This record gives sequence, structure tokens and C-alpha cells, in this order.
Amino acid sequence: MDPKELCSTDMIDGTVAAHIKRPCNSLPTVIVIGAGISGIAAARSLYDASFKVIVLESRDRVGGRIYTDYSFGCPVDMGASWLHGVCNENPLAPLIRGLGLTLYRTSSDNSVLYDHDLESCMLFDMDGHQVPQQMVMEVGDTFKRILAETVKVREEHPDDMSILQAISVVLNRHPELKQQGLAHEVLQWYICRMEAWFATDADMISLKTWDQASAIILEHVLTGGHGLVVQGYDPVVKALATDLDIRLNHRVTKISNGYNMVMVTVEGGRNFVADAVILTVPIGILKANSIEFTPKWPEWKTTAIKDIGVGNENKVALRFDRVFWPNVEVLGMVAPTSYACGYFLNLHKATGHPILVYMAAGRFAYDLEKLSDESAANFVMQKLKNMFPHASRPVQYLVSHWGTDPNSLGCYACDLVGKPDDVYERLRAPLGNVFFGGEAVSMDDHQGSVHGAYSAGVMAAENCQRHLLQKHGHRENLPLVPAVRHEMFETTIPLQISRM
Ligand SMILES: Cc1cc2nc3c(=O)[nH]c(=O)nc-3n(C[C@H](O)[C@H](O)[C@H](O)COP(=O)(O)OP(=O)(O)OC[C@H]3O[C@@H](n4cnc5c(N)ncnc54)[C@H](O)[C@@H]3O)c2cc1C
Repeated sequence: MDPKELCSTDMIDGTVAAHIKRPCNSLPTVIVIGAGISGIAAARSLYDASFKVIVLESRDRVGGRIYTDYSFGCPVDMGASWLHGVCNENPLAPLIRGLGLTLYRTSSDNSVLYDHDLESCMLFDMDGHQVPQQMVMEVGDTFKRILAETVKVREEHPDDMSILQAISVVLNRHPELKQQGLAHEVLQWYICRMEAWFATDADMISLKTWDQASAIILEHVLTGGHGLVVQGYDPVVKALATDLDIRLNHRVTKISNGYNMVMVTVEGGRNFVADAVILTVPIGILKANSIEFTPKWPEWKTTAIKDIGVGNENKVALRFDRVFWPNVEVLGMVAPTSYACGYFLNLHKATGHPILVYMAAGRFAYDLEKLSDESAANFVMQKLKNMFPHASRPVQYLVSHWGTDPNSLGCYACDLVGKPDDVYERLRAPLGNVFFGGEAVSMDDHQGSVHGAYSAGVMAAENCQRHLLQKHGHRENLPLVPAVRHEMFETTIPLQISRM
């Protein structure tokens, strides 16, 4: 076999891989594992810098946890749908501007607890009666005060506890903040919304870090509030993926990290060899140990993976033949527990299409996945009928399964109670020729976001590039051509923001 062929990231026989060396002056090769936004951003950066790169993706599509479904005849995002931080500093802003995508701003508040303006939420009790708007606003203010008091609880307790425990400490201390009857149910709805952001239940969310992730106290947070990507996130992924060598239906089962090269094995036994690997599979996949690593990873890495939590969120999208609901952004149902609360996002307001999307998070999202799609759609229809007895049957429905999908096993990383401070640094740290990308390794508490995943991919590519250039000599010694900037990034068009 021609040695040049061996290092061109093509299939080779695994038994010879350990003896392969990359010939001098050939292009450094990188395998990116995962074609979500992070992997594609990493591959794009390396490709634009003239590295030879291939992407191995287990699914039959690109995008990962970005998934825009078109079966309703219009785009419906069943994974990510908001751009969090509608501002020019958002790393995705140039791409979104360049593609001419419209953002429908649901809130200009940067806090995650209010990614919808409260005036645009209509809540209903279990009997289908509308909750007075005055009460929605007042309980919202009380919830803010309760959360502010939890900061004091944190300062007093050296050990971490859950945000739910902290709320109960605050309510015992300040009985005047306790809510009764319907107001208590509205408070539970706010807790339900908080759980939706973290995609996990309030008894699992770390008191120590929740407000860092929610951007209430941090300075490096992106401004501009939250905007739905009206045309769906798919064009963003597709634009970034242009011209990349992406091999779909290639599920990686093993990564063998040698001194000179890394060998990656996919289901069916094919091997791929490269100078370096960037691993961007979801944290749920790492936690499930479904990829074998040789040599075994050190304990500091495996405990980091164990100590990071993974949440779940699912959507049930319903398309109707006509609109029978009011022109608000969110239709919520209050209940005595946050588990029993829920809400629909009214896509009609943002897109003009008669679509409602029910959102479920945490344990409830897992429970929803246990139902057949038809039962899940019937379940949420009952909730809707409770609010609107004359609701028509949906013409079509879609149900996501992020928790049990073997390519995601959860929706995104979350901070569990007692999370060690350095857990994300350890997850991010490279091992030999293996670099780590993906939303969970993103910097500055941007885990669980598209822009965080994107930046994590770019950062992994930069670290990988630096490593390869150090290892294989200076840039001048390698046949690299000057970096080609992706034309989408060069545009100066402003962000298009709408609000109907
Ligand atoms: C329901 C839901 C709603 C969300 N809402 C928002 C939102 O509104 N705004 C926002 O900013 N973020 C949101 N997020 C988070 C956002 O979608 C993610 O943070 C981001 O898309 C993650 O990108 P990634 O590239 O890190 O991972 P992924 O997109 O998951 O990419 C990883 C890829 O690896 C592949 N893979 C897995 N195993 C293997 C294997 N063994 N071999 C090869 N490939 C493999 C997967 O198929 C996948 O394509 C949401 C997520 C979900 C699930």
C-alpha cells in the first residue's frame, strides 16, 4: 500500500495502523466525530485553514441536536430553536445575518427565567379558566424575590444544595413569600419554566451555579435577549457544512490514540486514521460509555464525564388547519406541582403558521418518551382541550425523543448538585491527539446552547491546529494554502429582528 494513501484519512486495516507515520510535507489530517454545529464548526475552521478533514457522523443527517423538520410544509425546529443573545457579539450573528435569517425576539431580557415577556404569556388553571394577568405578574415578581433570597442561602452554606431545597429554606424564613391556592400553582409554573431552561428538575439543579448559567450575575453574558430563528436553524448548519467531507451513517465505536496518529473505528469495523481527532459527541453518549478508548482515559477525565449532568427536553409539535387560540406567545397550564404544569409555544405568532409546540423538560420529558407518538399527541391535546374546549384535531403532529435517541441520550449538559468547580475544564482538556468539542465543553457557562457549541468547536479546532503545527513543524514546512475565510462571515448586513 502506498504510504501516502495510508495517511489520507481513508480506510485502512487496523492492524497496520500502529506502525503508520505521516510522510513529511503531507497535509495534516484531522477526523471530527459528530456533525452537529460544534463538529461542523471545527471541521469548517480546519478546512478553511487547509487541513485535510473528514467528519464521521452516526446519523443519516447533519445537525445533531439542531433538527429542522419540514414535513408540516414549513420549518419546525424539534431541537434548538432560539438564538440566546440577539446581539452582534454572538458568534453566530455574522452567519445569521449573512443568510438573511429573521429572528423573532420573544424577550429582550437576558435572564433565562424570562425568555418570554410575561405580558405575552396566558396561563390557565386545571379547570381551563384563565389566571388573572395581574396574578401572573405579581407571582412573577415574588418568584424573583425568592430567587434573590436563595443567593443568601448559598452564601451561608458551604455545601451545595438543590435550588428546590433553597426555595424551601427561603419560604420557611419568609412566610410572606409563600403562595396559596391558585397563586401557589402559578409559582409552580415559574419553577416549571426554570426547569425547562435547565432541562432538569428543580431538585437536581445546583444552587451554587444556577444563576451563573442563567446569566443573572455574570458580566460576560450575551445581551439582546432571546430570538426564535423564524426560518429554522437548518440553514445555519447547511451553510457551515458546505464542501466539507461528511460521512453519514458512520457510528464511531472505538478511538485508539497513538503517539503519531489516531485510529478511529466505526460500526462494521472500518478504520480511519489521522494526525488528530476532535470528538464532539453529546455528553449523554460519553456518559453511556458507548465509545471505547485505547489507552483507557485517566480517572480525572472519566470522573468529569460522570460529574456533569445531562438534562432532557422534548417537543410535541401540532399543526392545525386553523388558529383557535389567542395571539400570545405562550399558553401555559398551572398545577399544584411543577411536574404537572406545562406550556405551548405559539409558533403562529412568530411564523404565521397554525402550529403549537408543547415543551416538556426533566423527568416529565423522559415520561413523555415512554408513550407512543400518538399517545403523546393525545396527551397534550387533552391539555389544549382543557383550555379551549372547541380546539380542532391536529392535522399533523411531530414528537421528539432526545432522551432515548442513541445519538444524543439527553438534550444538553446541566450542573448537578455538588458539581466540582473544574469539571468543564477537565472535560475540555485534550488527551494526546484527541481534542474535545461539543456544547458541554463550551466556555463561560454557555453550555446547552447553539452558540456555545459552535464556539467550542472553533476553539477545539484552534487548539488542534496549534498542536499539529507544533508537532509537525512550522506552517511553512507544510503544504498549507492561506486560510480561506468563509464568505458568510464577511457580510455586514444587520440582524433582522421581528416582533408581530
Ligand atoms: C429539545 C432541545 C431544545 C434546545 N433548544 C435550544 C435553543 O433554543 N437554543 C440554543 O441555543 N440551544 C438549544 N438547545 C441546545 C443545542 O441544540 C445544543 O447545545 C447544540 O445543538 C449541540 O451541538 P453539538 O454539536 O455540541 O452536539 P450535537 O448537535 O448533538 O452533535 C453531535 C453529533 O454527534 C453524533 N454522534 C453521536 N454519537 C456518535 C458516534 N458514536 N459516532 C459518530 N457520531 C456520533 C450525533 O448524531 C450528532 O450529530 C436545545 C437542545 C434540545 C435537545
